Amino acid sequence: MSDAKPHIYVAAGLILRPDGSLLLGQRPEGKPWEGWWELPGGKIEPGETVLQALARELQEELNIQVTQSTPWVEYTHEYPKNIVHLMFCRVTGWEGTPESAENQALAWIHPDQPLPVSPLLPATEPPLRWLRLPTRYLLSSIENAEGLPAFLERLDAALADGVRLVQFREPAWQLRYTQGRSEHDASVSPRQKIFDSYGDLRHAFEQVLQRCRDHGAKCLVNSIHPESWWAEADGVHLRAEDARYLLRQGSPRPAGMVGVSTHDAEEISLARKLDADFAVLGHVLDTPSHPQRAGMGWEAFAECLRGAGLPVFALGGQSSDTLADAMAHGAHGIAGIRKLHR
Ligand SMILES: Nc1nc2c([nH]c(=O)n2[C@H]2C[C@H](O)[C@@H](COP(=O)(O)OP(=O)(O)OP(=O)(O)O)O2)c(=O)[nH]1
Repeated sequence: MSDAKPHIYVAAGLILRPDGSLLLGQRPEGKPWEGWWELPGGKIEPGETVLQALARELQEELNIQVTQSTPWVEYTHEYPKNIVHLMFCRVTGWEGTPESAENQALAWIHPDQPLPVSPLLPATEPPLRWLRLPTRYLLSSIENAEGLPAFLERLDAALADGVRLVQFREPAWQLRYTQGRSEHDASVSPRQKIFDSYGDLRHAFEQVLQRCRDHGAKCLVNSIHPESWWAEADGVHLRAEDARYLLRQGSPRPAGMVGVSTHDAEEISLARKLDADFAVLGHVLDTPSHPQRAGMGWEAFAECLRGAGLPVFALGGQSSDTLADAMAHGAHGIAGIRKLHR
């Protein structure tokens, strides 16, 4: 990124109606990028917080008073003449009806449908894509064949409640399976056995995948499991060490959707370099699944998200009760093995 170019800091609002529609504005005559479509917002003035700048801009541009907004993703884009740091924020409450106060055209669009307006500013495309990502991410915790019926019941309840993103993640089971097989048959390499094996673990994976398919939910496979399974599902969820390994090898980004587990800002930057769809950061709160490790807390979580450049889920001690807290601290949503549904 060039050091000679000026840096500008911008607050941009994703003004969202309850039906999921989103407001775009067209840059008026006389401004740089005149005629291009963007999210309402503008430059942050000295002494202003991001949310203050956003509220002022939306008052000036649309004549609305923001009553509910949360920071979301900080994203940097290099243009030919400058480097823009966009602080995208979700705006879910306002008073008044948005109107064109600066002679700009306005359009309510649906992020999951083809755009009815163009062209869109280059840095405004990623947030429209991120909006399609569900805000609850359920991680499996089956442990063994006996645990499958109870987990499938929990999965059914979550899917019925609208959870649309699931990760198949059974590290202890995968390890036991690999070790068990290698003990009995020394003629085949343990690695080969992982990739060829079909047993209880495979059955559990198929059951989870089928249920996700039935509900139109996406299913990602943790990178501890065979690579051939990633492609059968909707993509992979990489452990941080696997993300680091892929980058070191110069490997191409895995196909399909890509999530990355992270524990700090440096690991979030790995996810961004890999062009992942999202990262998961934890542990935020104390959690029974990691009793020996204290949670980082919401302030440290928010700090790690500075300049993240992609949506980040909060992990650790999360439930439907913490979703609002998570979003207030910049999370895209929450991830966990416990109850993410009501
Ligand atoms: N508001 C907004 N700006 C965006 C988006 N995407 C994007 O690249 N930008 C860039 C374009 C501009 O270089 C910069 C915003 O600056 P601006 O000129 O609109 O700011 P402003 O409203 O304070 O305008 P000004 O009167 O100070 O010139 O951010 C977006 O979605 N919304």
